[in-house]
Amino acid sequence: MLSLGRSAQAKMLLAKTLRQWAHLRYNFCLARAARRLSNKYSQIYCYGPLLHTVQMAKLFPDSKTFVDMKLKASPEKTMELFEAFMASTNNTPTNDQIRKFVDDNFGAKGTELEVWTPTDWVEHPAFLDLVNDPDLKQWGVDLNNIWKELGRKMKDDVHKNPEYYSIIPVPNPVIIPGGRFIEFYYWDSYWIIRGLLYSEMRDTARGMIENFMSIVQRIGFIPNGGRVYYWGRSQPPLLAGMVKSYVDFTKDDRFAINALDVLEHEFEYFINNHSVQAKGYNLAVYRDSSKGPRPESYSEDIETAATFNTDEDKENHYSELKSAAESGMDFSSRWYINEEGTNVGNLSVTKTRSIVPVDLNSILYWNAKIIAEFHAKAGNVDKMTEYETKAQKIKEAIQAVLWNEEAGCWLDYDLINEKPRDYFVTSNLAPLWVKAYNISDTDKISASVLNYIEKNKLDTFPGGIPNTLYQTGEQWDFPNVWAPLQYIIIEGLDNLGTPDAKQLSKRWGHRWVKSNFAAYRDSRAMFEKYDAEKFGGHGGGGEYGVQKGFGWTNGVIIEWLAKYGHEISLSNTGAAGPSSRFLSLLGVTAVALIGAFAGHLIW
Ligand SMILES: OC[C@H]1O[C@H](O[C@H]2O[C@H](CO)[C@@H](O)[C@H](O)[C@H]2O)[C@H](O)[C@@H](O)[C@@H]1O
Repeated sequence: MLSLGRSAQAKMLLAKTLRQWAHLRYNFCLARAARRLSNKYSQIYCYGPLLHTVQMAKLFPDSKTFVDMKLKASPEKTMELFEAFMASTNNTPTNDQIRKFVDDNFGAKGTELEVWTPTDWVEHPAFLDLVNDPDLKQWGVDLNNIWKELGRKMKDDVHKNPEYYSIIPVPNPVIIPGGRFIEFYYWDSYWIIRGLLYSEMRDTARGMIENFMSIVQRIGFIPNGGRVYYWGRSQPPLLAGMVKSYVDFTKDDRFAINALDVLEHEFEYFINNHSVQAKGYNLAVYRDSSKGPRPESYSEDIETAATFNTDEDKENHYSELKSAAESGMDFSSRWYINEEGTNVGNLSVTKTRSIVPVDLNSILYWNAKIIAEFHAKAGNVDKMTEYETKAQKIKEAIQAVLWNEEAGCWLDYDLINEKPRDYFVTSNLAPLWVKAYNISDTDKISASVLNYIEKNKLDTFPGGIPNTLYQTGEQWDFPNVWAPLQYIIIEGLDNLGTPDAKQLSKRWGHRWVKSNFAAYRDSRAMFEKYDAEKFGGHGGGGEYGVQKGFGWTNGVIIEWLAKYGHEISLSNTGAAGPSSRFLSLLGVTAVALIGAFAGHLIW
């Protein structure tokens, strides 16, 4: 190690003191901001009699509509008017009276945002030159154009009168997922930001990251999405991954170093608020910290809670549902634990808080690694070592608790029955993506994981890898396929680096691009989720209809057009044929090919 001169040491000490002081100041401001946030808006948009009365009247086909509407008067005045309204109707207003109350006191939803054409949008980003097939190239042009449809900017009034809106004010414009999701979402933004970077829209990408950093500074953590009613839950913590993506693209090390306080704060927030003990190791679970049903799906939650008799049991059920929403996989048999300790059942056996998830712990490992890497860039050797140590501890816990030798893969862990959950879910492969395993075990892990894939027949689905193999009607179950999880698995296999894993990764990557293209060619739309059983088919199920737009889907495709565009041809089947390992599945593949022909394309 280099020996430092006195002035360098003094500089480092000063930098450290400034960082510690900034941390203290943060904590103070954050607590104040969080208190303000929960007091001011909560009685209208988060819980309480007004929310209950309006949402239980089911005035709108989508429960999210009401909580996205603007107030016409201040929250205090609105509450006064509501109390007078309830008194005048003997506390039993009819639906027509409630509708009138809403019409009189709330404006249309989504009026806080205006469509925004990103100022850094370019007509011909370089990734298009990497795409050979003319139809795929034109699709790339179309996708690049869609950024302009998904750009949103907050109107000035939001900054002047934030308490009139449920939107969380942020300084910079954003790219939204689309459809009913008219505000930013936390984990969606990771894939959106990567797509923007490939589209050369660095300012927009940086602006979105800075928004998230400002939210951590104001609220203490990043909520699920850009609305105050998401205040009790986050989503998979990918801010560090976003900053790393930006820095890898731009080589702007200063940006990485300046982000360190916020990244450390977010990491510590997750560790402090989500920790559990499993087999004597510290790991994290998804865990919401608010009371009551989800405001944006209020009557839905009240209905599924009807099977519980006590207020305490109902409250616990709401927490399990909101914790599932924090995972991003709302809802799924992944979170079911029934009396027998299996995943069979329905939403009422959702036990998210008692399941140690492979993905969250892998992402936290990655956060610690990224923070260590950025400290190394800053020359903060002690801090770098501190975060390397934290990362190693998480990795050891993942290996001890979540790796399952018999299954040959990582599995979520059931804290109630103290046993691994041997059910396929895409997130079981998340450690591959962030390399949360001992690199010296690569060959062994590769053989085990490829065997696990074969055992679960994951290569037999023409439309992509389903999120689970159990069909419940919930949107994060079979047969739905989601772009972010395809990305995690396919990039994970690529990272693993063995020839078989790389070959499968490429073939699945090509297939995803072609299947998304088939859906686009047939419907001119990009979807939130797709159908594993149908090449080019979109997904469904859950509590709302399939959405179009769609931020993370477009981000993944743009990145993979850049990655595979030189070698994918829509008229050529040979680009990434199956490995010998998968030839045993030839019979099933033949069925898939017939399906593909029916969809006019061969994957
Ligand atoms: O309103 C129902 C739920 O909607 C959101 O979840 C889904 O969309 C998000 C945006 O694309 C996505 O991040 C999430 O993974 C999807 O399941 C929302 O995030 C949930 O909290 C909400 O209950």
